[in-house]
Amino acid sequence: MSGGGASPVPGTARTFGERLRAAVAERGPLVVGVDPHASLLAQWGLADDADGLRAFARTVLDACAAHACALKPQSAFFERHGSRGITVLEELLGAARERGVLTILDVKRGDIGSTMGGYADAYLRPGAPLEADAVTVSPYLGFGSLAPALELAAQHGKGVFVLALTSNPDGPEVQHAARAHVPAADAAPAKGSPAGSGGTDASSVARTMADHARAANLAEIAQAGLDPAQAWGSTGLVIGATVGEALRELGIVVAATRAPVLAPGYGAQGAGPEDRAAVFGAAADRVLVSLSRGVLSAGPDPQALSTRAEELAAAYAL
Ligand SMILES: O=c1ccn([C@@H]2O[C@H](COP(=O)(O)O)[C@@H](O)[C@H]2O)c(=O)[nH]1
Repeated sequence: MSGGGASPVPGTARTFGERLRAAVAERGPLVVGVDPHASLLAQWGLADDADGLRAFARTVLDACAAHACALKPQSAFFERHGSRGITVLEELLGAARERGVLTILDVKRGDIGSTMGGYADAYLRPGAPLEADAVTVSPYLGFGSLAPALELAAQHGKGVFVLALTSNPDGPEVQHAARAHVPAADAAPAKGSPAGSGGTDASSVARTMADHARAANLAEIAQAGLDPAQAWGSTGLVIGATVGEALRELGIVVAATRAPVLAPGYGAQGAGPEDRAAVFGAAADRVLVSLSRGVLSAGPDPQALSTRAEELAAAYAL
């Protein structure tokens, strides 16, 4: 399996980025979304309640763990069941952790820094009831507001995935918006501006997030003494596989960020295996292929679900 060079030894990597790189090298790029939609529970013959959630989550973990680098529970579908749903989410996160399966909790949190500290504590502190290996975060209050999450993640070998270019068609009205931008001295140049110019240029919100992720990852990689040509950072980006030419149009050089890319949009949202290289180019080896309904629609038979995950992992391998 192509992983962009020498792979870290599973179990010895310390940072989240390196733990994730090891998992991808071992089991491929598939991230299975645990999204217990009411319609899927019905399709699986399960009740739309906490017992139904529990059976659903356990079946997905058992059937898909061997074919996925991580599971991505979608918090919304657990939260809609209130405290009983959250209990099931806790159980799933704990069971995955016991089995050594990485979890990316898709909860898209973002708030002022002091409150962000609370969210970080809830999801990234070892021993927290909802401890995950990584969370999705929304930078709509500014990248700096995410600092408590990035700091706690760094302390404990956890990760964050920052929304940059989401897979939904409404995203561009915010994410493509231009802002006056003074690039960091080492940032990749915006499209049409000279490398290393360091001057003010127009940049999109999405590119600003990519620049921040790049700075965080290069600092982490240097501090950890990792090979900057191979290592993955722990500050990931969420970039939908449905974004078409947007990366090129916005001058976002994903390969330079060293960020793992959580890429939803495959399957039910229309993107396919061909979009891995077409959209992400030189960064395709760092793309995590996130599929929820595309996998889950094969259930509830565990063997059928496992086979679907295995087939998709093969179809999306580079
Ligand atoms: O830009 C984004 C960010 C997150 N998502 C989430 O991914 C899954 C997609 O589910 P599918 O069934 O594979 O379409 C879902 O949990 C979304 O909330 C996204 O789709 N796009």
